[in-house]
Amino acid sequence: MITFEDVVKVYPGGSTAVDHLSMELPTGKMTVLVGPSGCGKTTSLRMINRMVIPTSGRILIDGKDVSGQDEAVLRRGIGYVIQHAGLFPHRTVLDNVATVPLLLGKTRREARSAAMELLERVGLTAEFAKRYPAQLSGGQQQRVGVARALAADPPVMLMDEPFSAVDPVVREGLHREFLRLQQDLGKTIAMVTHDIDEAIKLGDMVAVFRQGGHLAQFGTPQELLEQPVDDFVAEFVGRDRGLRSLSFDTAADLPVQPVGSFDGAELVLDDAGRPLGWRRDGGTIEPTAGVFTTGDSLRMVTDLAITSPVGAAVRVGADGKAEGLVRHHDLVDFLAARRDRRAAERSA
Ligand SMILES: Nc1ncnc2c1ncn2[C@@H]1O[C@H](COP(=O)(O)OP(=O)(O)OP(=O)(O)O)[C@@H](O)[C@H]1O
Repeated sequence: MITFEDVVKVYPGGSTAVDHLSMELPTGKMTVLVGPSGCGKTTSLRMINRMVIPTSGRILIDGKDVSGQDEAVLRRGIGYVIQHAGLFPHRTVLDNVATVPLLLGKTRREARSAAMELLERVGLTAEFAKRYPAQLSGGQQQRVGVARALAADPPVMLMDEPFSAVDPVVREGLHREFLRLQQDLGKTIAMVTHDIDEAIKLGDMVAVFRQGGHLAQFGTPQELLEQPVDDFVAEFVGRDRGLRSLSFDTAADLPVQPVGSFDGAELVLDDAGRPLGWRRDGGTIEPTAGVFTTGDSLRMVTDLAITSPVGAAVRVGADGKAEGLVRHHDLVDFLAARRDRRAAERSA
């Protein structure tokens, strides 16, 4: 766990970059620091590995104050990834990644084989190993940056806008790969971004900062979307937060109506009971029976119900057989009841 205890940073010249910050970043989870430009995210991140020294307050990693630790030892346990990867331009990709294992006392051969393994882990094939950073795309360079940060197998990783220098499509791919990697590795990660969508997607916890280095809210993505503490956070997380919050709940508890006719249309099934589509008045089958399983998100079910020609989504089992229908007005009732239940739980 990384703990900020009433941390203040005032830079020479008088501007307060971080103002009485207290928060706990859980072990093995990813915490994303997000907020508008200049609100103290990078300063907070850099105080963890002592690249910036707090004016007052303490930062502890697993209960140990970082200020009392040898800088070199501290940083060996903390991987650091920055925008544009920050690779050594005159070293090959392989040597960029092998540098850290070499510093840690491995032989050249061991270091290179460890580096090769890491490159594979981040999705780069052997052909990239001999290239120089300039011969890679931005997304590939970022992957090398992540591999290099992982090379010392540090329990903690700091990432400063690691995905912002690449285009949205590449970023999407990097997000997916990174989430998969983190699922395996379970590092304690602090990541900075100015992109709230990225924060909501990647963060187990999200810290929203506001101007002046104040922490506006610290919570799970779902908490931010459903219970923003004030107008600033509500505005920052965006207007469609209600709909987006539905991504975090599955359809497991969503009641279904029996399969049958609905709104003058009939759900047509094949011989095995799998939905083929909707048919009106004995006409042709419209092959748009939007189907979901109990593991899918409420957001997906809502979207299916809205886009269905009859306003209903079809739940199927693992075998593809139709189990029941959810009409969009059932969904509205369900969501209203869920909201009331949660409000009651909060006030209890
Ligand atoms: N070395 C420095 N000396 C003086 N002031 C600084 C220094 N570094 C940052 N600041 C100021 O501290 C405040 C917080 O900066 P910081 O880089 O932590 O913000 P940020 O939220 O990461 O911003 P961005 O999203 O633009 O990177 C800003 O007002 C910035 O101008």
